[in-house]
Parts: sequence; C-alpha cells; structure tokens
Amino acid sequence: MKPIHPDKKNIVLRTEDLSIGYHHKNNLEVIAADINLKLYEGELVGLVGANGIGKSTLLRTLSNVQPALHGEIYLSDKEINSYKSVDLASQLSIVLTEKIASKNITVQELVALGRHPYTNWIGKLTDEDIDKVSKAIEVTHITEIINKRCFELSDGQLQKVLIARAIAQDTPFILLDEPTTHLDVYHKAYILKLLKRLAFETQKTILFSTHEIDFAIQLCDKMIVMNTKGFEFGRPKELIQCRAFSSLFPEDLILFDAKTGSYKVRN
Ligand SMILES: Nc1ncnc2c1ncn2[C@@H]1O[C@H](COP(=O)(O)OP(=O)(O)OP(=O)(O)O)[C@@H](O)[C@H]1O
Repeated sequence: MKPIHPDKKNIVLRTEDLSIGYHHKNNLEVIAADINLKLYEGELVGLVGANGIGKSTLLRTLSNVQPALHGEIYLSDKEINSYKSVDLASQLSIVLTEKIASKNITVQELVALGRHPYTNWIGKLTDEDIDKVSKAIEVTHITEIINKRCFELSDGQLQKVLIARAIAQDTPFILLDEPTTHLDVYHKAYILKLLKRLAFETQKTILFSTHEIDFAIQLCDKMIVMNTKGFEFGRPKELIQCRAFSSLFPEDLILFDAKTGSYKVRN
C-alpha cells in the first residue's frame, strides 16, 4: 500500500484546550492542561513520560472512560460525549492492562467479543463478523492458540489476543495502555512492529502509552512527551532536536543520547 500524502489524510481525533485530572471533594487536581492534539488516520502515536505523570489519565479521558476537567474531544469530527455507547464502540477500541473478567473463555471467543458493537441482541455473528475475527487472528499471528482458554495464556500471548480483539472491533481509532508491559524484549519489538504495520496497512490511528522510549522513537510516526511543564507533540526526530527526551527525567542518573535515540547510564 502506498503512503497517503499527509495533507489528504483525515483527522481522527482532535482535542481543544483539554484539561485532564481528578475531583477531590472540593478540589480539582489538574494533571495536565491546554492539550491541543490532532491525530490523523494511519498514524502510530506513542505516549511517553515518567511514572505518575498522567499517561493513563490522558488515555482514559480520550476514550471517555473518565470525564475531562475542561475542553473538548472530537472523534471523527463529533464531540465524544454526544456518542451513544454502541456508536462509540464502533469508532474507538481500548486495550487496557486489565484482567479479563472470564478467563475461562477461549481465545477465539474473546476475539469474537470485539464484534459485539455490530451483532444483534443475541450476539449472532454474520459472515462479515466471522471474516473480521479470522483476519484479526491471522494478522496477530495467534492462529495456533485460538482454542486455548484465556487462563492458559502467557502474559505476552494474552496481550496479542487483546490486540486481536481490538482489531476485530475494526474501529478507526485504537488506544492501548502499555501494551508491552511484561513482554520480553523480542515480543516488545514484535507487538510495536505489529501496531506499526496495522496503522500503515489499515490506516487506523493507533495511540499507545509506553515506557519503551527507544523503541517508540524508532517506530512511531509521532510521539506525545508528557513532562512536569506540560507536553510536547511531534515527530520523534523533531522531539529529539528540541531536547524533549533530555528533560524527561532528572539527569543525575541517566542521559539521553540524541545520536542513538536512547538513554545511557551516567558513569
Ligand atoms: N482514580 C484516581 N483518583 C485520583 N488520582 C488518581 C487516580 N488515578 C491516578 N491518579 C493520580 O493521577 C496522576 C497520574 O496518574 P496516571 O496513572 O495517569 O500516570 P501514568 O503516567 O499512567 O503512570 P505510570 O507510568 O506509573 O503508569 C498520579 O499522581 C496518580 O496518583
């Protein structure tokens, strides 16, 4: 597939003056403010930042799991709060690091749950649903484990199955919270390359949070770097040039090496 010229791509997610955070009794805890983002179709976007900086809070707010403190979120040009939940599920899929409620179901059944927004009230799958489930299983390379029950899976296998469920859901926008936690270095790269391929081949917009900053720099089209002063958004090369990664952590222990795009421990 040929890459589409950026000017011809549609905006899938847009935020206007978004503030995220929490209500504590009479106080507001603002985690980040003035977030103005535009994510286009076909982009793989990595969200990075130190522990507790607000990555999960941002992902939960963008997926309408928790309310924004201020500002607007537009998904496919429609304000996110104005979607009925079944319509939102056809626009947006979320992969969280949550435990599966019923681990007794098979991999095939779990992936098929991704078709839930499109099935009738008894959940009967049409030929199109079955086709989408098969394709999701194929692209995530989980064919060999489809009959396993979810409690039998390793963390890495389960992670791939949850991604397959999101692919079967076939939404223009996919959000993933730390999809590579618990994976070995090979499978971290495998999952991130799979997301990259998906964004490119299916023109979906994929936003994921990660602590694998060096992999994200190598693979992402754009990145969001959250820090204590706010956030920076752009192509990895531009972010390296404006020293966004250098100021991410205190420099007493580790230093960002702009040449290799990775952190080095100070001697
Ligand atoms: N449900 C909650 N109620 C109140 N405060 C919360 C809640 N969840 C998270 N926070 C606070 O919001 C801030 C951001 O947390 P968040 O989980 O978004 O960070 P994160 O960047 O995803 O962290 P990590 O990399 O450690 O997963 C933290 O100070 C956290 O204590």
